[in-house]
Amino acid sequence: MLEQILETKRKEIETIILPPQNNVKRISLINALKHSKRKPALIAEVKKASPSKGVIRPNFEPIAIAKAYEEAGAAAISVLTDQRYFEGHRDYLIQVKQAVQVPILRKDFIIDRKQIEESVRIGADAVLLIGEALEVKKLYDLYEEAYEKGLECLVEVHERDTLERILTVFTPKLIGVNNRNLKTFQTSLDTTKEMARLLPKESLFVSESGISSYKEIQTVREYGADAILVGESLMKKENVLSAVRELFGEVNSFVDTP
Ligand SMILES: O=P(O)(O)OC[C@@H](O)[C@@H](O)c1c[nH]c2ccccc12
Repeated sequence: MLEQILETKRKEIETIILPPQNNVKRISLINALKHSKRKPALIAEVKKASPSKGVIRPNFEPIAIAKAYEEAGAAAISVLTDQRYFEGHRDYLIQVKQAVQVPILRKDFIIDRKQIEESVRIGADAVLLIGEALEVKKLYDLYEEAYEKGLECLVEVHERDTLERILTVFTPKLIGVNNRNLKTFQTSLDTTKEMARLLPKESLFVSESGISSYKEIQTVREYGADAILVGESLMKKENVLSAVRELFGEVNSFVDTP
């Protein structure tokens, strides 16, 4: 699946027309995660569909969703911009960035410098770089390019090998462990557990995907996650504001009175 997505991306890159620079104030994702009141900090994702689940949220209003996430105390918002597989759009990111004060992560398959420039122009604060999608040298190149242009990077890994290869070249400031295997789409929090002990202690650590309950939040927190990235389980709920509070164990839908 990942290979197929990357193949589509390679073709798309040539067709990208760079939009004009959107006037924005850039905010640090890393700072926002570090100073979050919620622990672990929440990166809440704006995602209409995914290759594994199809359409998750038919009634998709990115601005309203983002505002609700912000109100619910999300430290940052992740916006899917891939059109083909996730029904996202770069315009959603432009709109969301203008509607909230928290930093925005561009969630896409970045494989070329042109996409970094595009991310700068649409107003992203950070971009995702996927370890399994890039050779280490290329990944480092894009990482440097992003930082030079004022963007931070979330470096995502799923496999131990990938992480080890990256760490021989550089230490990303922000590392995401994807609990989802992009080949099989299965998620397991054991991935977070196993990768945690290999992570450099100076890197901030995000556990990504497959988190849908308060118990799971506590589990990944015990494993050492500083932040979590959650999409589907929030997107499935009509009211995302209360969905966030429920996820963090703050509201009981039913309280049994004796
Ligand atoms: O919807 P979930 O299971 O809560 O996962 C969110 C996020 O981690 C997931 O969307 C994701 C993680 N890495 C990616 C890379 C590309 C696209 C999407 C992703």
